[in-house]
Amino acid sequence: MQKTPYSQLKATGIHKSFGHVQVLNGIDFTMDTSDAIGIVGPNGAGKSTLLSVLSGAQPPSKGRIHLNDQDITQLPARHRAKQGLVRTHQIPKPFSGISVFENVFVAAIHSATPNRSEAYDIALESLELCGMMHIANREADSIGLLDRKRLELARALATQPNLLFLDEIGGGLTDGEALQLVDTILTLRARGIGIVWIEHIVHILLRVAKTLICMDNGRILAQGLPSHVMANEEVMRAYMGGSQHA
Ligand SMILES: Nc1ncnc2c1ncn2[C@@H]1O[C@H](COP(=O)(O)OP(=O)(O)OP(=O)(O)O)[C@@H](O)[C@H]1O
Repeated sequence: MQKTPYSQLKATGIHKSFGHVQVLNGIDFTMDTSDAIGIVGPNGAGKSTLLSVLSGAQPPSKGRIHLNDQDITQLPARHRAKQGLVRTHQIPKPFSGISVFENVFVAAIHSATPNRSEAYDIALESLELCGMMHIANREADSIGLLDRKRLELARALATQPNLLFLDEIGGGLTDGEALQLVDTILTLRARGIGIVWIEHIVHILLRVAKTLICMDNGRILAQGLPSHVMANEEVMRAYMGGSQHA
C-alpha cells in the first residue's frame, strides 16, 4: 500500500511564533522515515506545533524541512500527504451522516489513488488492518471513542502513508483501550509505516517508540533511548516544573 520509499526527514533550525509568543525555539530533528519516535513533554512544550510544522499544517517562522534532498518547507499538508507524510488529530472528526466504510473510502479517493475501484480495495484493506470490518456499515457518528480513534488511523492509512504523525491518539482512552490501540499501531508498524507519536501516557507510548524525544519551552531537551531520556536530569526537572502526566 505504500508509495515510493524514501529515507530521511530532516528539520533544521525550526522556529515558530504566534504574534509575540515564541512556541518553537530552534528545533533540529532528523529521523529515518521508517522509525518509531515518541514525543513527550509538559503541557505547552510545543509538541503539537512541531507536528503541525512537520506535517505541513503550519509553516515554520524560520528553518527548513527536507524529505531526503527535497526542501518541503513550503509544501502544504495535502501535498505532503501525497508524499506519504500524514497526520492524525487529537480529536477525531469523522464525516457524520455516512458510514465507517464511506469515511475511509473518501480518504482513499483523495489520496494519490488513480481510480475508484483501487480506492475501494484500499479502504477495505485499511479497515481490515485496523480491525474495523465488523463495523464498516455502522454510521460513523454511532461508534465509541476507541473505534473513532481506530477510524482516524484507518482514514490516515487509506491515504497510503509512509510516515504517520499521531497527535495524542490515546487521549481519553482507558489503559485497556489504549493497549488495544497500540496493537493496531503495531500492525501498521509491521507494514513498515514510520510513526511520530505525541502521547502523555508514556508507558503506552513506549510499547511502540524506540526513540524518545522530550521537549520543553519549544526546545528538544533530550533525544535517544527512552530509558536514557527519562533518566535525563533536565527532563526530570521539566516534568517536576510542568504538568506531570507520565
Ligand atoms: N495558533 C496559536 N496561536 C497562539 N498560540 C498558540 C497557537 N497554537 C499553539 N499556541 C501556543 O503554543 C504553546 C505550545 O502549544 P502546543 O499545543 O504546541 O503544546 P503541546 O506541547 O502540544 O501542549 P499539550 O501537551 O498541552 O497539548 C502553547 O502555549 C499554546 O497556547
